[in-house]
Formats: sequence, structure tokens, C-alpha cells
Amino acid sequence: MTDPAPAPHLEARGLGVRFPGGVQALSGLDLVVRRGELLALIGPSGCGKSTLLRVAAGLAPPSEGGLTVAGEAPARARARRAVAFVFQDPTLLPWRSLHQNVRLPLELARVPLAEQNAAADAALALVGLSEFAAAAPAALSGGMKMRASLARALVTRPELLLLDEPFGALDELTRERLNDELLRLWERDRFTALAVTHSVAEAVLLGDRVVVLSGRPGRVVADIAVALPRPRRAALVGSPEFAAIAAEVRARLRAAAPPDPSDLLART
Ligand SMILES: Nc1ncnc2c1ncn2[C@@H]1O[C@H](COP(=O)(O)OP(=O)(O)OP(=O)(O)O)[C@@H](O)[C@H]1O
Repeated sequence: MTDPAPAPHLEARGLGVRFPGGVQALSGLDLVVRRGELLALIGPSGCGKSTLLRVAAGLAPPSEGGLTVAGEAPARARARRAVAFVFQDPTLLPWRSLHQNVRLPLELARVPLAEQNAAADAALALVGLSEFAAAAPAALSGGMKMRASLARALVTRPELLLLDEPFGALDELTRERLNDELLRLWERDRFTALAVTHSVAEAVLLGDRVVVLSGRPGRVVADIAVALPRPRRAALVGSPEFAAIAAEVRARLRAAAPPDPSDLLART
């Protein structure tokens, strides 16, 4: 007998988000992320990927349908520190040391100081930054800042990690290293993760599935299983199996994207 599929962790049903100015960012979006799954989300610019993450974090309300995290409203899941967010910008407070930045979520939650310190030590060790605990963010490279941002997200041991293009601003080699790091952390703790990316290779490298959203308003137009063995590392990107899945994702993404104005010009 095969094991039953893990329970849904994040579940969106008929989700729509319309902003006060009238922009419809998402419409009729159905999506399930199972517990312990790492799901990559890709779609044309402006299709509502960040909006979906913001709804999942309880930072934006749905205007139609709904989204639950572990069966409860996202704001409740966030209040019990079960959800963490990593943004493209590391958003470290410049006047605080790395250690003070990493322990901030626990400080805000009024966790006892000794516990804050122990958890921040462990999180910094996890991302290889222990020796920079006392450093100011300004003294670090972009990749190190992003590592610290990851440590700050993981310090609460979240059940669900939301990643919004976290390595998008980094050079290719640093990005590769950080993807390997993220995979290593996920293999260790098996939190559920929803990762937005603009890179097809990154989506296939990270995801158990790659979900493709259509152009605005965003809804799911393809849900592609990534049948590649784990553990995975960036070196896998050159393999023929990888290339075949990436080609499928690319084709679905191209079909989902609005026409490129330069194509239209070329045809006239
Ligand atoms: N607070 C807001 N008020 C009004 N419109 C918004 C707001 N936030 C986002 N939008 C609009 O909603 C749409 C979806 O935005 P969103 O940032 O979710 O897309 P995205 O897929 O993450 O884009 P990108 O890939 O370029 O980062 C866009 O048209 C954006 O301009």
C-alpha cells in the first residue's frame, strides 16, 4: 500500500484579489500546497505572484474565495509564528548586528531573551554566519545579507516559508550557492515552502512541482510535477532529464504570457 498524500497545508479556493484602485491581481485561483512540499511558482511579471504570497502571509485580504494555512486564516497562522516570509530585499535593520536582526522576530513575540539568543545562534550557524554574528549588515556582501534574511525567517522554526524571488538580485554564482543552501535547509527541516521565481531553472531545481500562473489576473494554467531525485543541487541543471522538464515549463510559461510588443511590431 502506498502512503497517503500529506495533508494540504496551504489551500486557495477560487481566490481573487482586487485592489482598491480596481486592479484585479488574481481571479479564480485554486492551489493546494501539501505539508512538507516545496512548490515553485512562476508566471509573467505582474500576474499576482507576490499578491498570492501576501494573502498567504495574512498581509492582503482576498476579495473573492479564500485561502487557508493549516486550515486556519493566514493571519492566525502568522500570529502563532507558523509562517515566515523572505523578500527579495534582505530588509535587515542597519543599526542592529546580524545576531540582533536574526533574533528580532522572537523579540517582537516577547520570547525570553535566553531563548532568543539560543535560537539566533542556531539559525546563524545553520546558514554559516556564526562568525559574523556581531557584524553590522553594511559590512556584509549581498549573498551574506540574504543568508541572514533566511536565518531570520527560520529562527521561529516556521511550518510554512514564503519566498518572494529571494535570490533574484544576486549574481549567478551566489544565487546557485544560496539555492543549494535553501535545498539543504529544506531537506533538514522539511517545512512547507512556496517559492516565487522568474527563473525556469530555479523553479525546476527547487520544486516538487512547478505551478505556472497566467498573465493578470493570475490563475493556475499548468501544474508540472518535477520527477527528479532528491537531494538536488545546482549541478543537476545540466542533465538531460532536467532540460526536458525545464523545456515543458518554459513552453507553458510562454503560452501563459501576454504577447511581447516587439513580436507584434515584427509582424506589422
Ligand atoms: N497595493 C496595490 N495596489 C494596487 N495594485 C497593486 C498593489 N499591489 C500589486 N498591485 C498590482 O497587482 C498586480 C499584481 O502584482 P504582483 O506584485 O502580485 O505581481 P507579480 O506577479 O509578483 O509581479 P512581478 O513578477 O513583476 O514581481 C500588478 O498589476 C500590480 O501593479
